[in-house]
Amino acid sequence: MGNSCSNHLGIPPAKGPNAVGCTDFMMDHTAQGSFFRLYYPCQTTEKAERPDWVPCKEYFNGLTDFMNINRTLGEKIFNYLFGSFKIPASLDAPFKSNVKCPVVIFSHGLGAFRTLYSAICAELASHGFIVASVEHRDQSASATYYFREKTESEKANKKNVPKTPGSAQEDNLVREWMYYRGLKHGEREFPLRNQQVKKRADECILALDKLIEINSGTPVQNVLQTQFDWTTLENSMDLCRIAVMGHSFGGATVIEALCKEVKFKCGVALDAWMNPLDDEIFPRVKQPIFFINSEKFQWAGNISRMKKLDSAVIQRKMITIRGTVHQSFPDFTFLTGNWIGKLMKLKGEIDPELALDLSNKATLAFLQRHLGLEKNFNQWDPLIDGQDDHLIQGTNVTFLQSAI
Ligand SMILES: CCN(CC)CCN(C[C@]12C[C@](c3ccc(C(F)(F)F)cc3)(C1)C2)C(=O)Cn1c(SCc2ccc(F)cc2)nc(=O)c2c1C=CC2
Repeated sequence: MGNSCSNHLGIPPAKGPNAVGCTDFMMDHTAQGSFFRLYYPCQTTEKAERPDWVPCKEYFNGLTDFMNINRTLGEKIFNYLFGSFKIPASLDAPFKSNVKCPVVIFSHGLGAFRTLYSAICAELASHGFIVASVEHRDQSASATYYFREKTESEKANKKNVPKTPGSAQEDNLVREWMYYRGLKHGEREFPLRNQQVKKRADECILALDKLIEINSGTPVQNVLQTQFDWTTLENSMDLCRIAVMGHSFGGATVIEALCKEVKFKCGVALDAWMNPLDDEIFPRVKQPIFFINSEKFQWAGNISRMKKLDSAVIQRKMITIRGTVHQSFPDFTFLTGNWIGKLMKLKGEIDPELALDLSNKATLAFLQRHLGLEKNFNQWDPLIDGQDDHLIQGTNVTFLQSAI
């Protein structure tokens, strides 16, 4: 019997009618520029390769730092456990849609980075969305990179090794890595996280502005050498149908981004972590919000912050998926066997694919309702109100009378 446990693991393929393409975009060499992974409906091409789930080892280094585990040990474990996984999408496949696509900007959680939510982003793309999964440079990502010019000595001591194809533009550039910044000893959390959530929202807005520019047909620079033809995205996006979505810290980023940018017509916050937000912005958010929570992560203080966004006139919905944990939303939940996954809190009691399927369908129904899509996602409307055996309407968190 072959090593069966290794081949059933992997990020589940998207379920929608479109094949999914995936490519990377970095607007300029600086840490202030926009950096995101794009998922989009593509032409079916069997020859296309699948992108690596974790693009380079520095991301695993960052993850070990974030998890406070020894780097050499951690890097080996992560490489061994997760080094070979591919994303269920075709790298740089030609864009294909004969209709304008609605747009979603996705914001990752603390210690994550742009590639770790591919099951969610690819699923949306398979249903006709263009999804930009932002990589934040606020030092909340486990790792991210940008570029700097080579110094004279670096240029000099570079033996004239043959150039690798397509790296021409990066030739006199060196990757500069930015790793996760933990709290310093005695540092108060709120000021840092509040500053970060504001930068994260600005990065979501900048990513949207770049997509709008690309959609207009203006030639846009991509400093990454990819085989994707960005001009094919001219006039591909429905700029009246734009949403913002995110997990945990990325859920807080959803609220901040909605407050700052009215182009975002609604938001979907997956297991939002509300700490980084100023309460005073809540009355200023005017768009519909959908809170999709795990059963284990939430607590009274966090839920009561979400409830401050309740409104009689703006649709605010909340559901909780039974048997889920915080990590039921990122891709890791699919990438280990059951007992390791439960041990490392990457899996809850519920089957991970069922959990994410419920989350994705409820998301699609909410997006159809508030972006005015003419699809059949309204078939999943009951999920928005928690009408399913595996869902709870609202929250499972109990409120002690005094805590209210
Ligand atoms: C001890 C470290 N300590 C750091 C402050 C707490 C670490 N932690 C719990 C973790 C992330 C965990 C994780 C990842 C990945 C494996 C792996 F083995 F599968 F790789 C295992 C175990 C470790 C579960 C969280 O921070 C939870 N969390 C997250 S987790 C987002 C994430 C991060 C890395 C990923 F690879 C995938 C997803 N995003 C947030 O926005 C917020 C929180 C908490 C509040 C706000």
